[in-house]
Amino acid sequence: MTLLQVMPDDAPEVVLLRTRDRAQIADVLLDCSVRLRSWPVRGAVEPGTANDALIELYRAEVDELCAEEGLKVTDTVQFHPEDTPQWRTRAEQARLTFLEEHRHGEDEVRFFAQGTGCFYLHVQDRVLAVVCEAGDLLSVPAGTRHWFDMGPRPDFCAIRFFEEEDGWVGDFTSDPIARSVPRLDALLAGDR
Ligand SMILES: CSCCC(=O)/C(O)=C/O
Ligand SMILES: [Fe+2]
Ligand code: NI
Repeated sequence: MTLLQVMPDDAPEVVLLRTRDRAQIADVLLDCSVRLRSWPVRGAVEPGTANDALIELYRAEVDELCAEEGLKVTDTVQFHPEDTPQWRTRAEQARLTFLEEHRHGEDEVRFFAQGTGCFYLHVQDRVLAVVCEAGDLLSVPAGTRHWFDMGPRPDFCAIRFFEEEDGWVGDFTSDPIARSVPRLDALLAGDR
């Protein structure tokens, strides 16, 4: 289930809010101009599924969203865990790519078709950690400071939407904040 945990940016060990109530999560995010919507999930994405085939599964929703919001480019990010050293190295490198605070010149729009990943949104003096699950469509406004953790064993398939070919390029803030905020595995361990 989707999870939201809110922390002060200067004391991330303090939990201001932790909820799995979807309506509450959507409301809190909307106060920050972040939209959380749901799409129906169209079954398991098997390892080896081509990127085009994944997008095709959600063709109706993808086309509608692109037409409504002026999004022109789509791609996918897929991680299906494997127990090989090569896979673990690739996963570690991919995880590091998104683990530093950055912002984009356009909205960050991501749909989770499968698995789990956490977006950390740094809005004013708080960090909102949004653990996304299959069916979640998250839209983060351009300019929002954020980072993403796919966890130590990445297992997710996401569709990404862009206005421009280079919409994914990040402007890194060089704020080390991401290093002091609980990562995805620690956030989920809070359930135990
Ligand atoms: C969930 S897709 C991978 C993360 C990503 O695309 C991004 O831009 C993180 O900031
Ligand atoms: Fe991003
Ligand atoms: Ni980003």
